[in-house]
Amino acid sequence: MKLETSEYVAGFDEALEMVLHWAVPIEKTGVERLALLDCVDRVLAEDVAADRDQPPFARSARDGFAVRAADAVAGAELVVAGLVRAGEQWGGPALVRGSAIEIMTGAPIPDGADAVVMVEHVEQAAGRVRMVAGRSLRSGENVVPRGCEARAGDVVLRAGSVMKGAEIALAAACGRASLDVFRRPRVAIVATGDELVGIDAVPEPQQIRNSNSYGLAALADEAGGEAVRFPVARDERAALNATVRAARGCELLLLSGGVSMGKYDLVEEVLRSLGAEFFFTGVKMQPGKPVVFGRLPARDGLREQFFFGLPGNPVSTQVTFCCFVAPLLRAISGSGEVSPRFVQATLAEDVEAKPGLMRVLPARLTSDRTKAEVRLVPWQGSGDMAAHARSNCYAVLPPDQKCSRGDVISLLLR
Ligand SMILES: Nc1nc2c(c(=O)[nH]1)N[C@H]1C(S)=C(S)[C@@H](COP(=O)(O)OP(=O)(O)OC[C@H]3O[C@@H](n4cnc5c(N)ncnc54)[C@H](O)[C@@H]3O)O[C@H]1N2
Ligand code: MOO
Repeated sequence: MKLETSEYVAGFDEALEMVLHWAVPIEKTGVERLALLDCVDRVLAEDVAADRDQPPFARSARDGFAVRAADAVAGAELVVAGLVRAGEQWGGPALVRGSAIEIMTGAPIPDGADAVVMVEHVEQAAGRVRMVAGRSLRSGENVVPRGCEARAGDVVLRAGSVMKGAEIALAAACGRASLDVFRRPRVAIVATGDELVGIDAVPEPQQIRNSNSYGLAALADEAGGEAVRFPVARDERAALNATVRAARGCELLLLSGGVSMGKYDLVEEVLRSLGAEFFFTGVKMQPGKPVVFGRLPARDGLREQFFFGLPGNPVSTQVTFCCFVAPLLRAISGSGEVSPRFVQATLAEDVEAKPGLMRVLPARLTSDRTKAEVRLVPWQGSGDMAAHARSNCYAVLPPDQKCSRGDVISLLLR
């Protein structure tokens, strides 16, 4: 018999708030040191400081001539005293009034110069240069001052940063060939259902391939976790109980299926029997209404463990992952940026109101430089993986509101 105690169906925003509440103070899963390029998409576990001023010297931002700005007035001719390339230090005397030093982008500014005039903005003849008519030069123009980006010792990357191209380049510029990153939290993935078979099996007509375990594994890896796929748990108390116990060593537990009203939907009951505390047992949303979020207690030497019971319908599984699991997982992985990313776009069609439920529907965002437009992907409901794969975001449509073509709506990027 299904237990009916302490059911709680949260509003969508409320559910997200509850997840974000728990997504802050989570114990980190340890640190490992990796070679720089093995850190891509990993979460930094240390602060990285500049090892010297950036830039380390006043640098020319243009190919041209280093001058004293006060000398570079219309009509004045300057004598070219020499040339300095990137990687060289000007070895001659400091620049004196009435002279210029040819300079390449990235080269140190010679002493005495305070600006660089671009090569396109001068006329050159017989070792002299002159500003072209109509051009003028300010002191400091085309000069990047020493240390203006960072001073030696300044923290330029904080622990919690996710290492993408920008962060990798900056760490490389600081001379960091290896970094401390957080270990990826292990995410136990347990699909439930008597109808499920492996993806390499030939299913009987009434059987279904277990695609959720693979979809969830991909999403868990993307959100900073390390997926651990468990064998499918049959819709039977003892089997489900044994699999959940086996998965207790992981930092997060994801179950799919078995959370709605069916006679064999046993997930909540089995979790309760293991002492689970539930934060919500449903969310007023479509798809994904039966989603469950809670925590198993620390017991028998095992740490406490957050879990989600995700609805088995494959699109519901992925939508609820994106809304609720991904933020918590990003937090457990140590990331400083955990909230889902909502953006705004213009709706390209009318959409009827739906009472009581926030809809998070597969949609397609198209954009050019000046506008971003979104339309729903026609679908056959929350089992329609083909439609889901034609989407690139979710349209988030508030309950009870008709939305019209031209309205600005929220999207969740996936
Ligand atoms: N009387 C009611 N029935 C249902 C309700 C309800 O409120 N009252 N809610 C519906 C909603 S909404 C959803 S979503 C589903 C969720 O059901 P479960 O989480 O219990 O999932 P199952 O019944 O086990 O499966 C649903 C569907 O998904 C397929 N599935 C399940 N697991 C996988 C997997 N690993 N890979 C691929 N496909 C999977 C399964 O075969 C079913 O077709 O309940 C509604 N019913
Ligand atoms: O809401 Mo269920 O999540 O549609 O099929």
